[in-house]
Amino acid sequence: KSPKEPAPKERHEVDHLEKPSPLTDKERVMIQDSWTKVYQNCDDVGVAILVRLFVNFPSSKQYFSQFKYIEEPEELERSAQLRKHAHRVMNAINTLVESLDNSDKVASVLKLVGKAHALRHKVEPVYFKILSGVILEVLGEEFPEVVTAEVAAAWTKLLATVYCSITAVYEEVGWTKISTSTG
Ligand code: HEM
Repeated sequence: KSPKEPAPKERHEVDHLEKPSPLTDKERVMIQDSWTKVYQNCDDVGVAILVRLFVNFPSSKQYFSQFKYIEEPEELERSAQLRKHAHRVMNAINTLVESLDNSDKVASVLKLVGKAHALRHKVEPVYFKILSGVILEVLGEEFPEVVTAEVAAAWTKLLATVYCSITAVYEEVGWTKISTSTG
């Protein structure tokens, strides 16, 4: 190993567009162990993630009728529609994490989520990528002891896999504007 190897840069971006390799057993265990801690605080963490998404990427609010014009973080935090979506996102992640060794289950959850967001909510898929970055950022900040560099790398891989599956579902249902920027 080269002694001059640069320190890994801190990355909060899920920018691999290619499907990553499957999770190793070790990565699965790291994700499941760290998630136990996160999920104990699922309401607070979920709301923190979504508030961060909507504050840092305001265009992502456009899909939410009840708070698309709200800017104050405190007010966003109180929004029932935001809190409900936070809960749903955390529950879906919980199901994925619990089902990491059941690829059929993972595929069926992501298919439902992808279809609903493409067809019903008409959400640009790039927001799933943005949300993945925000999830990594908030988990790293809120659980620094749990989310070590190795654990963060495992989560990055899982979230990249999720994003790839979601975009695949979008293509399947005929979404054509797969864009990689918020425009
Ligand atoms: C891991 C990522 C996500 C998961 C697991 C997730 C999950 C869900 C679920 C379970 C629902 C309710 C069922 C339904 O209406 O289909 C929902 C609704 C919705 N989602 Fe997501 N979602 C995710 C990401 C996003 C993103 C990135 C956006 C947009 C920026 C978004 C926008 C919406 C909207 C607008 C609704 C309807 C809200 C309402 O009717 O109050 N979702 N989501």
